[in-house]
Amino acid sequence: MNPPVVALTAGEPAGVGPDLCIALSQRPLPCRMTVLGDVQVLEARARQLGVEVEFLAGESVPEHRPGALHVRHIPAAAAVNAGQLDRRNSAHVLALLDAALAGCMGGAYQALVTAPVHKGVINDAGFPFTGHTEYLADHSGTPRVVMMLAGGGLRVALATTHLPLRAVADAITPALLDQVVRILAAELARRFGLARPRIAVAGLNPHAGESGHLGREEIEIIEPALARLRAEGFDLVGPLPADTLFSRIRLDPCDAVLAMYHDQGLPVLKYASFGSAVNITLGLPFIRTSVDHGTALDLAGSGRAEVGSLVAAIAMATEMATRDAVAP
Ligand SMILES: NC(=O)C1=CN([C@@H]2O[C@H](COP(=O)(O)OP(=O)(O)OC[C@H]3O[C@@H](n4cnc5c(N)ncnc54)[C@H](O)[C@@H]3O)[C@@H](O)[C@H]2O)C=CC1
Ligand SMILES: NCC(=O)COP(=O)(O)O
Repeated sequence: MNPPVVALTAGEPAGVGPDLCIALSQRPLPCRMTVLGDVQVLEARARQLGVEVEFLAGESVPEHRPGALHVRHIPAAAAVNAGQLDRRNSAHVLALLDAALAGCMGGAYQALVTAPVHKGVINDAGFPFTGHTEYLADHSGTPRVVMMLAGGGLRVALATTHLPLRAVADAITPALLDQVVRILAAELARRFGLARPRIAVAGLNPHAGESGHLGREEIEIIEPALARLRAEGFDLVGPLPADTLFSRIRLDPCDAVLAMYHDQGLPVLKYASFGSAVNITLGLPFIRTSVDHGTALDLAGSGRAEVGSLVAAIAMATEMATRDAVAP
């Protein structure tokens, strides 16, 4: 069986995405890989880093070999300087995602791995954009997906993703929790071999609301939603106070944590595993993984960007695609 083809979007061209693509070109990979990006930007970054790369093009993606990089050229709009954002290149960043998404939906690619984008500059350019997660869901016609990061022995999924904190409480509804838990449990079974995963669910408020004295969302929304799901057989623990949930005694018996919002769950996971964790979008009609870090503009072109998280993201995407090929 041929190794699966993974599409890697190079992300924000002024960030570390191109550096990481160059670093990958020097390693063996478990998949065939094509980088969606501007080949001139990649050539320039390779020169800046002092790395020799043979750039390959063409419709079919060959076996990967260290020293070479297959690139699907999608031109940037403006000259790229490492570390300096230019909003004129935001349409290019989105074009990389559009091309990758079309390739995944059409079957040319068996998985998508994304290098980081800069959400702020995309918005500055006039494109509403909160994250890959939401963009890929919208553009593939998927009404609900779940962001989950895995690393350091933890799996942390989020009920809400890129929302201002002020909007989070209103977004936590019984319907949302119902959909998120179903996707999370189904994907843990399908992609991680956990037939009936035990999920620890965090409360929203300090001390999970302290019996209603510190907020009523646990009593009025989260508990009833979990009770209905438990009656169907889902193995759910909580809602638990988020501070004590992230302790070994609570985590060890569980397969995953469901946090209510981005900064409730991700700081813990990143503290445990920054640099080697993987971000997975659950519930898309194709496989998508990503790095655990952002554009690191301070490191672009310096040779100091670590490639560990991207290597882990590619390994996980390849493993998932290989499993899908055997048992779709
Ligand atoms: N998957 C994605 O597209 C993500 C994009 N971002 C975006 O990245 C931008 C910058 O975000 P920040 O919060 O500053 O996070 P960041 O991850 O870019 O930087 C935080 C710190 O980690 C370091 N760092 C990041 N990646 C590294 C690597 N590969 N090797 C060594 N050190 C590394 C940086 O130098 C910096 O000191 C934001 O616009 C944000 O939206 C953030 C997270 C994920
Ligand atoms: N902190 C993780 C993150 O923001 C990743 O977002 P996305 O671009 O993968 O949706």
